[in-house]
Amino acid sequence: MSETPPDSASPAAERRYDVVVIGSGPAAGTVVSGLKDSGKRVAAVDRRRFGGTCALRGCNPKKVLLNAAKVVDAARRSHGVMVEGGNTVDIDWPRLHAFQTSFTDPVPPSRVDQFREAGADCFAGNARFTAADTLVVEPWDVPGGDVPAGDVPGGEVPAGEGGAAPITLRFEQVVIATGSIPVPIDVPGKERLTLSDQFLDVADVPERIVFIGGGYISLEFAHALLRADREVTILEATPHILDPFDHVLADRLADRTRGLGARIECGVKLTAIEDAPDGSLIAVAERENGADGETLRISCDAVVHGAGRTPAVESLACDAAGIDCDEQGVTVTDELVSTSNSRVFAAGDCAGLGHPMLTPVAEAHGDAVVQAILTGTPAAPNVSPLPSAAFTEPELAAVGLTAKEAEEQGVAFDLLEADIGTKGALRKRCEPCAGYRLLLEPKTGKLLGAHLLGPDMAELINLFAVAMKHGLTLADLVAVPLTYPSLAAEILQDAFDQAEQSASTGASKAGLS
Ligand SMILES: Cc1cc2nc3c(=O)[nH]c(=O)nc-3n(C[C@H](O)[C@H](O)[C@H](O)COP(=O)(O)OP(=O)(O)OC[C@H]3O[C@@H](n4cnc5c(N)ncnc54)[C@H](O)[C@@H]3O)c2cc1C
Ligand SMILES: NC(=O)c1ccc[n+]([C@@H]2O[C@H](COP(=O)([O-])OP(=O)(O)OC[C@H]3O[C@@H](n4cnc5c(N)ncnc54)[C@H](O)[C@@H]3O)[C@@H](O)[C@H]2O)c1
Repeated sequence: MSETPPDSASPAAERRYDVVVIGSGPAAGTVVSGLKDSGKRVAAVDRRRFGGTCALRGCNPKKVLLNAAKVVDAARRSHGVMVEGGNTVDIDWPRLHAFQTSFTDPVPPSRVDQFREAGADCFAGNARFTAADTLVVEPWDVPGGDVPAGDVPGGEVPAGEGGAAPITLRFEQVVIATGSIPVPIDVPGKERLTLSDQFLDVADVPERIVFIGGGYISLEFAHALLRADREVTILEATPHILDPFDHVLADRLADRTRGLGARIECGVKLTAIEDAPDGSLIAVAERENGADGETLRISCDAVVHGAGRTPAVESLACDAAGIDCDEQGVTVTDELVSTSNSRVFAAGDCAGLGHPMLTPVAEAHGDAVVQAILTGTPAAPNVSPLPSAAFTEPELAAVGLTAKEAEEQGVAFDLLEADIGTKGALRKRCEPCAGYRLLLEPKTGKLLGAHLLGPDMAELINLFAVAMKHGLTLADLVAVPLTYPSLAAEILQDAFDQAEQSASTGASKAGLS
């Protein structure tokens, strides 16, 4: 319904819809596409260029940078072993940035087209609730906020469709799919922080970069920058980088990252960002619980935020619609319905279920909301098993329980693990940093968790996710004649041989830990 006339009984700038979707990222996109041909009058609102974080400021542009790192790393690793000149291969950042924008630039107009083809009206501006069934779309221009000033009104949505003047939308149902924003870091000099959005936006990157946090964003960006020969420091508050992942493999990745030239400090917290006399910056951090509270002062050209994200609900004025929110996001039932306003759903990063903030989760939430709207019967989203990966080079990938989680939950498991960097498939790639850790259910041999470190493991983990989904055992997997030589065949056969051997001898497994 792209041409919804204003309701004649309403003020001129008020429109009525069956469903208003706030956002245009993966969660919103799934909802809008899912409601195509439903006969519902649908509107979508975004305060930034249409497309959302994943396509414009997250997964996809970031992966272009990491693909360059992959190429450079393979060449450098192979230098003098398989090829000559591999050590001279380098990243040309401005060229890489131009390639990256060739993916992002087409997104906003194509997302608007896609929404309109699905029958949705598109509005540019910030959505703010004014009553239980009403919101106003207003220009969004917040200097110093998460959104660069001037991002909206945007060029893609024609004038009169929001952006220029406030417009009121009345709805039967609303889907809040507003994503997340960087968590505030409240230290002196915080205004000097560079956000990941801004970092992906610059045509060239400075020489010395400090990352706050040792999670996904910092490690992935660091792995691209290290292949561009930049000086990288990572300051992580907890004892391990990439804390939700298997700690043994994450620590190996930390060592490999240090081997590439990075300085990684764990157990330290940023306390200030200062100006240096020469115009550069100084990141100041305290070592927590350390020897008499050591202070680190690191000179750099940029301090990049990689300290986590928080649901983007502040500017919605949820109170006005009686929608409960807290630091987890919109308070919802397991079926994504607001606990305090039944015409409201939340989906994606802003839904307060404590699910990981990942694109496949946002899409699964979107699917569940579509089913609820179409059938009138809300159902929980399907987010398990949920594979995830840090797209570093080598990649760290996981699905299911870590050994630590299994121990905490009292789940019994057999652990199969190995360093595979010296074995066939990885040695052929000159990649010594590789390993796996598999958790199996005792007696049945079903997979409880899989943790992989090495090149292309973000692809391979999907095989383990499918196996977990269908309750397959290691024996089921090796019963398939897999391609050879391949990572999958080698890891599965290695693990199977270990399992057989320990079953026959009762011996403990040789491992990484
Ligand atoms: C640097 C980076 C890299 C990432 N890499 C990966 C990856 O490799 N794999 C992965 O699975 N996930 C990755 N993610 C996470 C992934 O991008 C998010 O989980 C996903 O985009 C969430 O989708 P969403 O639809 O919930 O929200 P978003 O994609 O964030 O979309 C929300 C939209 O709502 C809009 N909005 C917010 N408030 C309002 C308002 N009041 N009014 C109107 N509009 C509003 C925003 O402008 C935004 O466009 C990455 C994230 C970042 C930051
Ligand atoms: N490959 C992917 O799937 C991918 C990539 C990027 C982002 N993401 C998503 O985006 C989210 C945000 O990414 P992120 O890397 O910002 O967060 P993160 O949650 O992955 O990591 C944040 C880290 O910062 C640390 N930290 C917090 N405050 C700190 C401080 N003051 N000083 C030092 N360390 C501090 C935390 O201990 C944590 O380890 C991720 O949680 C993930 O959901 C996913």
